[in-house]
Amino acid sequence: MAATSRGTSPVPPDVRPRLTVLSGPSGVGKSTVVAHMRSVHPEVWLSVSATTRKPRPGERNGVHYFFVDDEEFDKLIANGELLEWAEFAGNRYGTPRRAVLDRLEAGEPVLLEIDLQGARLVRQSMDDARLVFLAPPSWEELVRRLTGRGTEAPEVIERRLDAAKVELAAEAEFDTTLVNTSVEDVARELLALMLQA
Ligand SMILES: Nc1nc2c(ncn2[C@@H]2O[C@H](COP(=O)(O)OP(=O)(O)O)[C@@H](O)[C@H]2O)c(=O)[nH]1
Ligand SMILES: Nc1ncnc2c1ncn2[C@@H]1O[C@H](COP(=O)(O)OP(=O)(O)O)[C@@H](O)[C@H]1O
Repeated sequence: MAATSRGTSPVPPDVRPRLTVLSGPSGVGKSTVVAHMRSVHPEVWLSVSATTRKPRPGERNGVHYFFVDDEEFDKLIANGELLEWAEFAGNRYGTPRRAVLDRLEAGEPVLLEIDLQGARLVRQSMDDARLVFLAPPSWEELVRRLTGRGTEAPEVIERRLDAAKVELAAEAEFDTTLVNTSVEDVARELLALMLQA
């Protein structure tokens, strides 16, 4: 088969990687959808990001995130260990590069759950990444979910809702939108997209 150009992608041209990016406003249900998909299909690989955010109750280091301090995050950037990173609502988040590239080189589907800025960066460097936007059924429902989760202080919720307005306005930049009405339905649709050639 003829090799195709992948622009600046670090992936060798003879590999057909399938990278799916899931983005959407805070509180829309990204983590819930991904957790459900993985409970049904534990073989699906999800990148674990590094973050300077403090763990929420129940979050485990190396499972939900690699929780690092500012100095460690600076080092990850300086050493080129992040595929992309962004600041979101006062904390930094980044995707460890090596693990993602290893999976892609092995031809396995890879899922990143990252913010809009990260999705844009991935689009620039990996031209066949599939960008999926998770949308709330309504603005009121988004506010209800984010507030109802009960994990953020009111001022943090305000910051996240401000960011949500920007994220919702960028929906058209994505390849596909899934509306998170039913977690089970969305998880099924997301997996189907990930497995599409
Ligand atoms: N760019 C980027 N964004 C990330 C990464 N990991 C998580 N995020 C995003 O950072 C935002 C905040 O994440 P988090 O604090 O866990 O809150 P939650 O997603 O609302 O539960 C969300 O939009 C995540 O998708 C990453 O590695 N890179
Ligand atoms: N389809 C849904 N219907 C009702 N509530 C939902 C749905 N999906 C997620 N939630 C709830 O919304 C809140 C935010 O979900 P979460 O997965 O933490 O969002 P995100 O990861 O996008 O910030 C949680 O309390 C979760 O239980």
